[in-house]
Amino acid sequence: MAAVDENAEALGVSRKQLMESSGNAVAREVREVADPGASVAVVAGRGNNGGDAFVAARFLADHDVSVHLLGRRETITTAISRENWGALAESDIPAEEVSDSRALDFGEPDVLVDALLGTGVSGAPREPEASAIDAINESEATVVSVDVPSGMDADTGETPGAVVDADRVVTFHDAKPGLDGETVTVADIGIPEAAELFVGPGDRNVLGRDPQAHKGDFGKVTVIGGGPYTGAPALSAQAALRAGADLAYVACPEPVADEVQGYSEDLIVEPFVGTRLQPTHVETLLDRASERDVVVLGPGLGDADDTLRAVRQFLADYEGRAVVDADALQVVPDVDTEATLVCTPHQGELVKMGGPRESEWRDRMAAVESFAADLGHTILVKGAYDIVTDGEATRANRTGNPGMTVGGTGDVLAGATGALLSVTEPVDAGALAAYANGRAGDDAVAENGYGLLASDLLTRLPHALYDDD
Ligand SMILES: NC(=O)C1=CN([C@@H]2O[C@H](COP(=O)(O)OP(=O)(O)OC[C@H]3O[C@@H](n4cnc5c(N)ncnc54)[C@H](O)[C@@H]3O)[C@@H](O)[C@H]2O)[C@@H](O)CC1
Ligand SMILES: [K+]
Repeated sequence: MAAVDENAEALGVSRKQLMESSGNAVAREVREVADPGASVAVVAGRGNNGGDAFVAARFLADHDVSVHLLGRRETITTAISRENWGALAESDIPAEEVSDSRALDFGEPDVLVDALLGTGVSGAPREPEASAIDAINESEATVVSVDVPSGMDADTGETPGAVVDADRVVTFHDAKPGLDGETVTVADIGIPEAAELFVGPGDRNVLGRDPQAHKGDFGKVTVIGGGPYTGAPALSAQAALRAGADLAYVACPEPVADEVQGYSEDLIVEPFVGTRLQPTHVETLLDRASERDVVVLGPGLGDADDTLRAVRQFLADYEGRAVVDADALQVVPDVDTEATLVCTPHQGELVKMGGPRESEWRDRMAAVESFAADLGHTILVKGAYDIVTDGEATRANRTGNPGMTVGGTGDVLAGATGALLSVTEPVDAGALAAYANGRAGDDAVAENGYGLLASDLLTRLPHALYDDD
């Protein structure tokens, strides 16, 4: 929800607007259960759940409303909620701060609005909230809970401690689990569909960095590539580093090893004999891969018969995480593997894999989703709108521009996906890599115009993935 929220903000719908809509929805619900003039007591906590209720109070001028904040105004946790508390002070609505739940006296109202705890709760309610919940439950009033009955975990529906016994719940945007017996209203609060459908800056929240981290915690990525092409594996491995991986290795044929190393001293090159990947290399590569977090298989490998045979053997015995790109993709549909794969085809490669041809992007989303479900792997289809799906969760990405049709941008994407796959789940890795790759391309074009090189994306990846703006 926090990610969707941030994406909405980036699309021009601010957090404050969402709170206004939420509060308005709560007020509408109260008007349904209580006629004008009825008494309404709002019991609010210090988070945004309480903030929603401060807004609701402003929309209930026809009712006899009082607001009871459990805590002092200085302890309200968010700026927006504090501003809405401030707005109450400018109205003639009686609003009191109560630090001790024993001092909480809301009388015998017709309606109680429960806004103590929402999706921000963790664990069983502590004091003074727990006693306040008991007090609400002892009241004869009709209880309207904001978002979830206070004390209920919004993700699981579990109630590890005291929980409000609600008559009605006004929940926002999406239904929540664990609600039955109450009358539930799912209120549309104006979050644009695009905030959920398209990858946005909020999705980056899964990429935390622990200050205590050690070298290697953010991924060791091996790119198996090169042969006919040398730039591709070097771009992928450098992209893995720029996307946050700690170590990037390139396993490539001996004759191209110097060239690959020549692109960057940051890469650890592990050559194998011969001019291209062959079945005899597979055992050693599997050994090394078992010490790494993710393998990126494909960039620059070519499609010689014995190379594709080697790819097939590798995947059949590999049990870790891998990004499969370029010529290696055609092997995936007929290989039986325990590995967790993120496949990164463009439209033509997808068709070669037996995937759908739909051209309209929404139709393609649905078709690729069911293809991924059949395949049993995550797919990231590159295009004007990238589609990322594991057969259940499906996202689209619309960063990027026509300048990115230049060679090598797919290698950068595969490497970035590899880095992110070592720290997040497959769909998130694909979605974020597509977003960052496209944004890096947009930044490059904004600075220099068209004529960008794939290598221009590399230094722009960190900003696209990790900067706040
Ligand atoms: N997109 C969104 O995320 C939206 C959220 N909205 C509202 O914002 C709410 C979430 O707000 P917040 O994240 O501020 O969180 P909450 O308002 O749910 O509660 C956070 C407060 O409770 C405290 N707390 C946490 N666990 C506790 C426990 N076990 N015992 C006692 N206190 C505890 C925290 O320290 C914090 O002060 C939602 O439920 C909803 O009502 C709405 O404004 C609409 C949009
Ligand atoms: K609540």
